[in-house]
Amino acid sequence: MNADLITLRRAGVVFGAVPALVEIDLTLRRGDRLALVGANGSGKTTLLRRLHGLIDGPGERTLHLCERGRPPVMAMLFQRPFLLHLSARRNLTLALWLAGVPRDERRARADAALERVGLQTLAQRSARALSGGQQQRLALARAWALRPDVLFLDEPTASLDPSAKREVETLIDEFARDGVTLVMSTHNLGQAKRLASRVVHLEAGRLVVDLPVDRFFRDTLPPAAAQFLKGELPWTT
Ligand SMILES: Nc1ncnc2c1ncn2[C@@H]1O[C@H](COP(=O)(O)OP(=O)(O)OP(=O)(O)O)[C@@H](O)[C@H]1O
Repeated sequence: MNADLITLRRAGVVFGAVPALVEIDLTLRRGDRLALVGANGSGKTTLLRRLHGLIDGPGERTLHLCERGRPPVMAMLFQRPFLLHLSARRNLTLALWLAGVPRDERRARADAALERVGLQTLAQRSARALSGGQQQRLALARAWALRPDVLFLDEPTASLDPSAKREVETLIDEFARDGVTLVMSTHNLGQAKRLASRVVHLEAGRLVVDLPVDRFFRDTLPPAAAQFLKGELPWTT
């Protein structure tokens, strides 16, 4: 099985006349826990979306085939989950229906996913009536139910209190241990340290650092990345 999942070659994104990503070369490999860091507007979300294929642009994006010649299954988690005014379980069965999962499997997969994130007792509760942390766990359950090879996370804990943040981080860590490849954007370098194996630093749409996590925090980085690290570190808990 190919260890590479997605490759970008000189990939960009342009909004109107404004380049948001410029000539990115990056290969996502199975088992990566890739954190995208950088200042506001540096292109983290845009890179997540370009890797996922939600937006296109100049350059190349290659999806490498997994076993039995299928492309990698991908799921995305946003900072604020988009949930419908339906029960928690129905939000999951609907996502599984959209993904083409046969009717007789949906209920069991939804319930297994709810249990996976500790929400089995709230299966009937309206998703919109759940707390922020529970909603994010439900969104994680929805992603997990799709059995993704790659999970994209866009600042997954940015709007959560510390205890909900810990719960969500624990689940993300467990998913990675189960074999899900992660790509997450984060402003929280502490989170990158806790969850990531590899860190990419973006600056004005360009990839300026791509290092294993221990080297990112140890090596001498290019000046802008070093400055970013210095500025962010007091706020990393
Ligand atoms: N839909 C859009 N239309 C126009 N410009 C956009 C759009 N989305 C992003 N941009 C611009 O692209 C650049 C990169 O934005 P992006 O959201 O990827 O940055 P980011 O690093 O994720 O920022 P933040 O940390 O604030 O979330 C910014 O200049 C932003 O204003």
